[in-house]
Order: sequence, then C-alpha cells, then structure tokens
Amino acid sequence: MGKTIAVNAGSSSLKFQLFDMPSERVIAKGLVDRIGLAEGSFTISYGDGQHFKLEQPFKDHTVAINVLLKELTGLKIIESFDEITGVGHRVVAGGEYFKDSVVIDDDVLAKIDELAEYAPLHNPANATGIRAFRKVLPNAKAVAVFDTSFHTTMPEENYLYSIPYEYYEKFGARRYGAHGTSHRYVSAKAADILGKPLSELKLVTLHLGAGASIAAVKNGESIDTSMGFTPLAGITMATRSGDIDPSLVTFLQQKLGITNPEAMIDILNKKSGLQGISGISSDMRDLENNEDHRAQLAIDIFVNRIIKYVGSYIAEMGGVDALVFTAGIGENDVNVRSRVANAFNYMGIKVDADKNNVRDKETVISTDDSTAKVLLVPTDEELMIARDVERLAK
Ligand SMILES: Nc1ncnc2c1ncn2[C@@H]1O[C@H](COP(=O)(O)OP(=O)(O)O)[C@@H](O)[C@H]1O
Ligand SMILES: CC(=O)OP(=O)(O)O
Ligand SMILES: [Mg+2]
Repeated sequence: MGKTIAVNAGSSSLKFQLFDMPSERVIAKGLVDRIGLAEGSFTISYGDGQHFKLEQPFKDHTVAINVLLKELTGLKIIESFDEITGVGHRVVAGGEYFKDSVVIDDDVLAKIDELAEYAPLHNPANATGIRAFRKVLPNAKAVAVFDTSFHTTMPEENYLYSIPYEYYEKFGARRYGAHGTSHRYVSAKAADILGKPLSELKLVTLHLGAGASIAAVKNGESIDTSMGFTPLAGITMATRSGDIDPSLVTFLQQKLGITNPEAMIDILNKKSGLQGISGISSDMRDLENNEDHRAQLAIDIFVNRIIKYVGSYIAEMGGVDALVFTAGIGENDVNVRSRVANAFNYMGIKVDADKNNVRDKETVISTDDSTAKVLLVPTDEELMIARDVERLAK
C-alpha cells in the first residue's frame, strides 16, 4: 500500500500521474513543458478539479522533478516524500535486453544509457529522469517500463531488415518499434469494448500523437509495427519524417554540406514531418485551421501514410476486427479518424459521422453495419506503468 508516481519523460517535457495503489485512484496528474527553453510551464490537476500552474524556466529534468515534488508537498497533495513508495519510468528503447519491465539497478541504468542510439530523443531524457528521482526518492522502488517490450513478439520476418544478416547478429540492427505500452493498453480496452477475448482478435491500433505509430495486434500479440530501429521510422509525425529512401540521407548531406551524419538524422527527427512539409507548425491543430496549400498537403501526406500502413496490416493479418484510434491526434481529430477509416469503405468499414463527433472518450465510432468496428480509446501509459511497479514491487 502506498503511492506510486508514473513518469513519462520526453525530450522536452515530463508528464506524470500520482496514483494511490492498489486502488489506482489518480491523486494528481500534470506536465512540465518546454524543459531547457527560456519559458517553461508546469501544470498540475488534483483533488476535485483543482488546478495549479507555474510559469518559469526549467533548466533540465532534475530541476523539473525537484519543483514537481516540492509542489506536491506545498499543495498538500502529499504530506512527505516518504509516502511515495514506487516510481515507474517510461523508457522508450529496451533493445533486446528487456522483454518485460524491470526493477532499476545500476546495471539496468547502464543498459538504458547504452541504448541511447536506439531512441536518441527519448532514452537520454528517460535516464536523466531516473537519476533525478533516485536522488530525491532514494528509498522508493524504481521500475523501468519499456515501449519496446510489447513488440518483442514480432516474428523474425517482420523485425529483420533486408540487410546483411550479420548486422543484426553483431550490432542488433533490427526493428524494435515503440509506444508498446500504449498499443498494449488500447488493445486490451478494445477487447473489453468488443466483448471478445483479446486472444481471438485482429486489431490495428493507431497511436497518433506528436510521435506516431501503428501496430498489427493479432491474438493479443504485436506482430508488426511502423516504427523501426528507432522511433524515426514509419508514418509522418509532428517533426519526424517517417519512412524515406535511406539514400536521401547521404544525398542531402552532400547537397547541404553536412559532414556530421548525426546532424542529418537530427533534421529528420526535428525539422521534418508536419513541420517540415507545412513550414507552419508541427501541431495538427494549427494546420487544420490553415488554408495554406502546404498546411493541407501536410495533413494529406499524414493521412495517406497511415492508410498505407493500415491496409498492409489488414492484409498481413488476413482481416481485421477493429481499428483503434488513440493519443493526441487519434483521440481528438475527428477529420483524421474519418478520412483514415472511411478509406476502407470498399471493404465495408464505415464511420458514423455523429458517433465520430467526440473527443477523448472511450467509444465506438463505426456504423452498426460496419464490417469492422472503429474505436476511440484514450490511452493511459501512466496507469500501465503504475501497474507494473505494483507487480514488480511484490
Ligand atoms: N484537438 C486536437 N485536434 C487535433 N490534434 C490535436 C488536438 N489536441 C492535440 N492534438 C495533437 O496531439 C499531439 C500531441 O499528442 P500526444 O499524444 O500528447 O503526443 P506526445 O506524447 O508524443 O507528446 C499534438 O502535437 C497535436 O498535434
Ligand atoms: C516513441 C515516441 O515517439 O514517443 P513520443 O510519442 O512520446 O515522442
Ligand atoms: Mg506520447
């Protein structure tokens, strides 16, 4: 019995939820945004709809965590740090080391550091978060929950690239995927909504946030997913290119006079995607209300890449029982959901326009006669993380 904090450290943000366990009651949740920039903000909601907001710069994750814990006691959300007995950390890349969540020790932390190249925007931030919490809460049980774990069931033919086999054996060069905790959560919820065992379902889960990925979940297992060796691959994202011809990397390096290959990968990670195509914004909300041709083109490309993956996963599984939309865009964007799902009208999948006119709510949005269900399931990675802390603390 105690309180568990689930931490989702991004490259420039820190999301968290504080749970009372094992009841799973959410005591507080919030976000530290724009870490490392001149203007940062910290918001927290707790109690019966109470809100707190602080605007100040956050130099790094350690500062963010210190402020977070100070405010939790200051606002009397907790009396003392000792009440927090568990800390669960989202870690994006677990490589081939981690098929499940683990209690964090020095060896685990060293491996998370070692895997920085497998998720350059995420693992270093995740490791910083782990170290900062260790300092402040040295007695709490710390657990790492990996985005890649859920995808370790992929068959060889889907996780291997068509490159010399020895590169996989020697260097671990393969597809690992990401967002697994979210794909796992929404798959289980989808089975509940459909009233059928997960072990008998063919699902395509669409995690469409700033980072975005699609998974083919067959009989409860991930059999394929759009992200690759790193979270740069797959569909178009907020600032990431998704799939491109790898020859473009060296071609553009030469054209742009870039000698450091990491600088080129940085462009593909941070200056591409919706931002790169539109030249306006990486945020779908800004693009939808903008009539500029390139804003609309960015959305068209985003939708087109999603449709290609969904179609290929339906073919790969030999059918589909449900398409499941989640994350920032998937939970809120009525247009993207209807454009993607209605692309499969030819096989009898249909979205009901009225039912689809919702945001952020667990619901069925397909017509009664649709040949597969279309679902909206808000994700909850933090709850899954807290549950794993509880499981491993025993
Ligand atoms: N009302 C909305 N309509 C369309 N897109 C939205 C809306 N609200 C949020 N989003 C999109 O969701 C994204 C953030 O999703 P989120 O799942 O929080 O991503 P991440 O965890 O990768 O930061 C934003 O970049 C924005 O494009
Ligand atoms: C893996 C990944 O892309 O995560 P996020 O969507 O949180 O950036
Ligand atoms: Mg996310």
